[in-house]
Amino acid sequence: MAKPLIQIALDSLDYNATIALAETVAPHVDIFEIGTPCIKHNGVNLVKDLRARFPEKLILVDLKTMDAGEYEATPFYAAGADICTVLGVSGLATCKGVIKAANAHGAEAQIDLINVEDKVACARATAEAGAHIMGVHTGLDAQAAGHTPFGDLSDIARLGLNVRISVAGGIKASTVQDVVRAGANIIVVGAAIYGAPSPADAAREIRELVEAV
Ligand SMILES: O=C([C@H](O)CO)[C@H](O)[C@H](O)COP(=O)(O)O
Repeated sequence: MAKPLIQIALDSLDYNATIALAETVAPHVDIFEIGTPCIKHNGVNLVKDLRARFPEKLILVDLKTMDAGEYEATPFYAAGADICTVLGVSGLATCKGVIKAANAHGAEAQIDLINVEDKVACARATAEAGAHIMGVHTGLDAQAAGHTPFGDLSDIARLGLNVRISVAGGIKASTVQDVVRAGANIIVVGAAIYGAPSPADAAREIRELVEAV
C-alpha cells in the first residue's frame, strides 16, 4: 500500500501567515489544506497564489459545501484545487455536484462526514456516486467537547470502499501511527503543527512517525 499522505490544515485567517506556514512546513507535507475559515476569509486568490508558489504540492480547499455543489466548487478547481470538500450532511445531490465538478477538472471530491448521523450509509452512498475521498472528521468544536475520530475511522475503514480515507480531528504525534494502522490514507494535522513551538520540527516528526509504520 502507498504511504499515507500528510496534510497540513492551514487554519489561520491571516493571508501572509498562511503563506509563511506553508513555506515553513512544505518539505514535510504532501497536501496543503486551505481550512474553511481561511478560504472564507481569503477567497479563491489564495488558491491561485498557493498553486503558483507550490506547483508540486496537492491543494485541498476545505469548502465544506452545503448546497449548489457544482456551482460552488467549479471556480476553486479552476483555480488549481486538487481536492474540494463537500459536507455529507448536504445530501446526495450536492455531493454529486462536487464530484461532477471534480471530474470535469481531473481532480477529486472529498466527502466530509462531520456531523453525519449515519456515517456508514453516507459513505456507502457517496462512494457509489463516485466520491474519491471519504473524510472522517471530528471538528474543532466537537474536539473541545472531548470527541475523537478514532471510532468512526474504524467503522469506515472496515467497509472496504473503493475510496481513499482521510482522517482529521486533533491528530498529533502520539496518535498518528494508530490512525495509519487503522487504515487512513491521508492524515490531516492542524493544531499539532501550527501550534507547536517549531511547526517545521513538528511536521518533520509527524512525517518520520508515518514513515516508520
Ligand atoms: O477542518 C478543520 C476544522 O473543521 C476547521 O475548519 C481542521 O482543519 C481539522 O480539524 C484539522 O485540524 P486539527 O483538528 O487542529 O488537527
